[in-house]
Amino acid sequence: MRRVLISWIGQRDLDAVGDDGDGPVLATMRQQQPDQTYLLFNYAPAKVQPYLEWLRRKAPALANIDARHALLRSPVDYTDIYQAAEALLQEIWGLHPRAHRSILISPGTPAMQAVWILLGKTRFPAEFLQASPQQGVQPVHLPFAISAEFQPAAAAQAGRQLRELVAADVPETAGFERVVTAHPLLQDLKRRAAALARFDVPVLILGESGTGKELFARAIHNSSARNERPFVAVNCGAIPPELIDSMLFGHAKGSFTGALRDAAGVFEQADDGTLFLDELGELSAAAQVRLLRVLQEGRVLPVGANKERDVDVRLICATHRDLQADIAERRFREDLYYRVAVGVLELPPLRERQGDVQRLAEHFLIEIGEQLGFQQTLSLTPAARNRLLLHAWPGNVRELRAALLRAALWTTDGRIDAPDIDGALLVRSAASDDILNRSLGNDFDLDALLHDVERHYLERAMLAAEGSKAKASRLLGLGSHQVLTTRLRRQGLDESLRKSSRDR
Ligand SMILES: Nc1ncnc2c1ncn2[C@@H]1O[C@H](COP(=O)(O)OP(=O)(O)OP(=O)(O)O)[C@@H](O)[C@H]1O
Repeated sequence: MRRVLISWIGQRDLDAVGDDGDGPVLATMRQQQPDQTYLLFNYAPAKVQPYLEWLRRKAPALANIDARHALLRSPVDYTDIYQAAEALLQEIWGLHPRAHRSILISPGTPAMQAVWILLGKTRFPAEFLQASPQQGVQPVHLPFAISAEFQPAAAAQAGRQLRELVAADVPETAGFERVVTAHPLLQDLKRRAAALARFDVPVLILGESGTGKELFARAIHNSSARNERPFVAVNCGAIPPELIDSMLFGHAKGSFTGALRDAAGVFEQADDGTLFLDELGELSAAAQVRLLRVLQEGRVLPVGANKERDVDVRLICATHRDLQADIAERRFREDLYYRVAVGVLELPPLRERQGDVQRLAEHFLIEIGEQLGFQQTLSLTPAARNRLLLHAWPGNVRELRAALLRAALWTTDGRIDAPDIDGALLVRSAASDDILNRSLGNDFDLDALLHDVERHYLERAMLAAEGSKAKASRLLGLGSHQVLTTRLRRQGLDESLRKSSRDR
């Protein structure tokens, strides 16, 4: 088997010229006898040239050396180091797909070592070596896996594009063309939202987390007459109750400890533009009253100020809560509801949008492939596609995109297979083990829990089987589709599933 050795050139290597010692790279070459050695360096080429000549003289039998200058902003710049190392490994893996590949991690800065470990434990599996005058050359055992869960976080340290990709939620310029869907209901919602965008009315967007509420809100703003003015998004659920007033309406200098200067609230920041209040249902009763007043009067009174200010904002609100139920239980004000819910868009969860997992996956694979700089187009094996179709996507489109990103980081040849998807979904399945860890006592209801579990799997199977009971029974391991029918009826699902497949 061909042996390939990979390393940075470090100061101890350069210092070895004219010394008695070999330096880490030469010592490792002597011990490993590689057929080909790839070296990266960030010193000036003139400084490295004498070293390379010395190296070739010292080990003529191993002189198959490919040394590359990596232009780094600094030897501790993770982005540049990651890009240089990743490009080299990608090329080596293409050139020597079956070689025994070792990475010598000793030379270079800690940042360089970290990047070798990150890449060598994930996309480019390799043996790690270290070399020191005291211990000689030794393999390094790193007895842990960088699991899918940690990978995007670790990789985000390096590579601006990758960082943006992991973090990117809704692009500022998003229009309706960014809303990707194959489902007639969502296509219709896009048309209705585009029509609403032309009128200056408040819009309420309902839907589970990750279904695209903010994407719709941005698209409405960007296609409205206010598109040259600010779009300000606020997550009401994330603001501590004691700060909500000052966040929404602003405050005057000295109005509370820490109010060092006058500050505009989001209503003023969004003046003439659009204010997106996400998680509206989380607002406290007191905050709801004050919000209602502002909407009625078109004026805000900053905390501690004595003069109101006029504001002209278009309000788009969103929530994953059932506001009608909250109104019935007096958790949400009915008068506020009618103020904000002039245009209402209800985004269905991904599991109910037949065809969308496939359509969105194709879209995200192109986007991720381009942004991560994959040479070849990312693709899914049939088994991987099946895994995606069988998953329930409780985190909706956001979860799908994140899972594909994790799976893409895993592949070496651009083909995403079922185990890559399983790895990328690990985080979620660990979280859903929660069902086994409910606290017993007071509210615990075993029958209700089992009922929910059964319902969850019946719905998933029927969706995955596209309404075919025979196929769904096989997926569920039920003996016959009559057994399935009985269970569907007991759950009150038979009619609703039949109806939704007729609607499609
Ligand atoms: N139909 C779609 N086409 C393309 N991208 C989508 C679609 N729906 C959602 N996304 C993407 O999925 C991610 C989550 O969407 P978004 O933030 O709009 O969801 P949300 O409903 O506002 O979530 P939350 O309630 O958690 O704030 C974003 O990156 C968004 O761009």
